[in-house]
Amino acid sequence: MTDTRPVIWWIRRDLRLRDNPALSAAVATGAPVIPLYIHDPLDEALGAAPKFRLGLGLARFATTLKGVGSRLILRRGDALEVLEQVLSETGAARVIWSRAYDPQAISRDTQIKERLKALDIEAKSTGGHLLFEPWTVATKAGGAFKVYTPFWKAVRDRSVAPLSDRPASLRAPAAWPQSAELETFAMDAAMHRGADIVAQHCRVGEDLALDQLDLFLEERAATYKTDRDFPARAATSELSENLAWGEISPHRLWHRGLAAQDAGTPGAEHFLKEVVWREFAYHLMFQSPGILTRNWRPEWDAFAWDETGGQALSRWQKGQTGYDFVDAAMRELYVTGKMHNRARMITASFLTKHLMLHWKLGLNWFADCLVDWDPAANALGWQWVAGSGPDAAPFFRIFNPDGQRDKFDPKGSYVRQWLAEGQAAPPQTALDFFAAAPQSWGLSASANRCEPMIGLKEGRERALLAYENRKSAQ
Ligand SMILES: Cc1cc2nc3c(=O)[nH]c(=O)nc-3n(C[C@H](O)[C@H](O)[C@H](O)COP(=O)(O)OP(=O)(O)OC[C@H]3O[C@@H](n4cnc5c(N)ncnc54)[C@H](O)[C@@H]3O)c2cc1C
Repeated sequence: MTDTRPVIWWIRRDLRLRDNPALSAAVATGAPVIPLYIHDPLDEALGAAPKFRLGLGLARFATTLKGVGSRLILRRGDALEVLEQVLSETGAARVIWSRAYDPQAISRDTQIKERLKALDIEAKSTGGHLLFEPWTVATKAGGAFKVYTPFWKAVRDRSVAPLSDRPASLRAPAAWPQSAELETFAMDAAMHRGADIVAQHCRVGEDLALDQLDLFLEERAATYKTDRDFPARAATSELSENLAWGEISPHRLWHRGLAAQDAGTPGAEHFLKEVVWREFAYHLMFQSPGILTRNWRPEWDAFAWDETGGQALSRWQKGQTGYDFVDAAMRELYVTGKMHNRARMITASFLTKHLMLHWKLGLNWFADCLVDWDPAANALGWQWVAGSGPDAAPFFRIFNPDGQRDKFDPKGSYVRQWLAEGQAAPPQTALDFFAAAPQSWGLSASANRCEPMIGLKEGRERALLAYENRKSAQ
């Protein structure tokens, strides 16, 4: 006989109905399903833009759930306490969720699983956020991968869970538990003047994510490999924000990418490889959680990075370094909550090498500003550029931001899109930066362009000297 006691589907980073193993497992019980989001201390601690974007995603997902006869129940508080309350209010017998892989979430979830089991409640966690569970990929010697290419070779031919369609409807419980109002979580509170501007650049929800994947495969995949490094070209999938909040599954990108590859689309394999960089980032974070907070290569602890930041950090954050490519990128970040991958590399290199500021300062700023913030990809990206990470770019390869501008933005389109100063009729995107920036920054579009904060040769030589000193100290 079917159990009529409801099942709680604890929603975290899986705001989707398709390809969702946690939801499928909940539906498979045959019991009424209670979709529950808990605004717990881990989500309270998110940076301004990720928290804001999560709020947009939750609002959209509440509407999506109505479309299948269900509801999104919202609660705030310690996750275990809330789960216990909702279990007792509803008489639910099971809790199912999709796994997270960062150390704080793992510790929370492990504790919750133990406690629920002790209460005789079935607690089940599923995959769904990743193509391959991090512990299932190992070197021939049984260890963790530290280099991307062997990781790619180890996974590229593995089978990936098939796609599943959205359920036609979700069985509702006889009585719904109470829900908080999303507005009471004030998830936009730290955005100040930027909220409405950033929102215009967000692509929120499963339906739009699926449309975007179609668009990418139809119009961009063929030239992805050659065009993906040019920030003014619409060449990449722009799906990172949807992947971050689980509005689309990596499985869908994988299967559709494989189909495109089989159909002879030139850029498809390269796209699959990028999707696997995300997997590699999670593999590393799971195997070495310290990658989030400290140098992955301990020899970098001896490097003379400035951890205080001060004026130099502030100028970098505000897009006031005096270098066009760096400033355009920092303003793109502030206005859209996103930044092109090439620009992420250049801004990170400028911070960690020319300015010799610690990568953690940059990582934290990105964690505050990115709507696609992902703990694993952000940490790997920063440590890769800084030279302190696994499979990292050598430190002595220092990007020249002007050279990069000439190579990857030869017509200056990207720079014009984001830098208003000096333009007779700046585009709205460039002006929006001044509308979004806090008034306390004291910036004006009609001001003169600032002078470079450090000479490129001087910054490069200082960084290389510090690098030599670090090596000789060992
Ligand atoms: C310093 C730095 C910080 C970064 N921080 C983040 C972050 O917080 N969140 C984030 O999603 N990505 C981050 N990246 C990786 C990358 O810049 C973005 O994933 C990419 O720009 C997203 O654009 P897209 O969706 O159009 O990517 P596409 O080129 O279309 O790639 C498809 C997907 O593959 C994955 N991917 C692509 N490149 C990478 C990469 N280098 N590392 C890991 N996954 C990748 C992403 O999920 C992406 O959506 C960072 C990179 C650097 C250098």
